[in-house]
Amino acid sequence: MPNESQLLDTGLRGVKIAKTRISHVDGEAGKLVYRGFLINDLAESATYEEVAHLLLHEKLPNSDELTAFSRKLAGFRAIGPDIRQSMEKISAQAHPMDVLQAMIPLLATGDSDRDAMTRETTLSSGTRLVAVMATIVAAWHRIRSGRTPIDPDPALGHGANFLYMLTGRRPDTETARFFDVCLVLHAEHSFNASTFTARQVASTRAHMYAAVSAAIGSLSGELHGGANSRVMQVLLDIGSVDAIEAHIKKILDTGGKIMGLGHAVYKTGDPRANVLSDMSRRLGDLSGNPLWYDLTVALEQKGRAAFKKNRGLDIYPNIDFYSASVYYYMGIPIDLFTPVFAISRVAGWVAHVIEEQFGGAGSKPALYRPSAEYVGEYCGPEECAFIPVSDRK
Ligand SMILES: CC(=O)SCCNC(=O)CCNC(=O)[C@H](O)C(C)(C)COP(=O)(O)OP(=O)(O)OC[C@H]1O[C@@H](n2cnc3c(N)ncnc32)[C@H](O)[C@@H]1OP(=O)(O)O
Ligand SMILES: O=C([O-])CC(=O)C(=O)O
Repeated sequence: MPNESQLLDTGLRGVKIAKTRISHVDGEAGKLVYRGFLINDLAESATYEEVAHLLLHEKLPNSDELTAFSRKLAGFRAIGPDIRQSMEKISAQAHPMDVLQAMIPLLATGDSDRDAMTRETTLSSGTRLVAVMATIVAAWHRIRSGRTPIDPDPALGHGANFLYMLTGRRPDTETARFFDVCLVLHAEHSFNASTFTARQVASTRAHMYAAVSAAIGSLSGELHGGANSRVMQVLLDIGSVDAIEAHIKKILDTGGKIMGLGHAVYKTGDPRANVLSDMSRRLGDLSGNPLWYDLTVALEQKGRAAFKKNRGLDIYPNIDFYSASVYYYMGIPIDLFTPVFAISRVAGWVAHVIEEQFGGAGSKPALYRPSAEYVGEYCGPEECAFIPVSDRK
């Protein structure tokens, strides 16, 4: 047990607070497994639906199970008029992460089982969220652009459906597969900040929707999922390789962060970044405009070299670094990059909420309640005397 004072200001790095059977991040080896399966194998061969089944149902599905699960997702995918009308009332300037987060409690009000809190009803609510969040993001983009939302196509898979509902065009097989691989890579990552948020909310025995909406808020920050859109903004601002050094110098001189580099756990590289780097190169070649890939590579090389010189530390690209140019090549609007992360990660959040509330990994569900060191004031050695407002100076 680490000494309490050693934990202060560590962001709980390296502190194990529960057992999990869902995934393992090996930061030294640069390895990630979802329920025992290597991420590289899943990215190579599995669909998002197979991975979501693996996370939620604890096994890769056989073909009958996959058909049944895909049908269930298709049944949950459409949004109702309540969600649509609510989004129509929101300012077009609203950030899509805020809109996505705001719609989750509305989904809760439409789920009469939300408070039943059995494993079965919790799993059902979670499956619904996995299915419908992509539709909300796509519909919001169309609504804010003054266009009509598009209903999901039951003949398309989860990733292809998102691209179709966003653009109105059914993606070609290669683009659909590229996007599906992105969803597979983002689906789960152990006790990252947003998943910890979801588990923390779930530990109070709040329902699935409360946990997932909190997790969306947590993912939005630029030190977590919000980094992907920041990386793209940096690439656009830089515009050419010549401008990179000045950009990095300015960040490091002012104590800022180079977006998309560094990781709380991976210390030798993030295996997901390698897959996305290859994808970005391929998409750059296919588009005939390799600029965004080339710029990202140059930003990586110069950022790592400058960090090593400044801090004497090695730093590597994380999942948000190359996903930026990948999504940009796919024509996804920049402020949808983090919502796209969320529509995948929801499978991991759901699996963790279920594990938190119903066990299965050998940890006893317990309310998360850490402590803080009080460094505030007293009035001298005693607590302050309460003075009514009318007498206060
Ligand atoms: C899906 C995801 O959430 S992946 C992460 C997405 N976030 C980003 O890309 C934002 C940029 N990166 C970062 O801010 C950090 O790398 C984090 C927050 C992800 C991890 O930070 P830490 O756990 O502190 O990493 P680590 O212990 O290796 O950091 C060592 C030092 O390098 C600094 N550092 C780490 N990454 C960066 C970076 N990209 N730019 C500048 N400084 C950095 C840390 O602040 C820390 O400084 P300190 O010793 O003065 O406190
Ligand atoms: O694990 C983390 O800290 C962040 C991360 O890479 C993820 O959530 O995918």
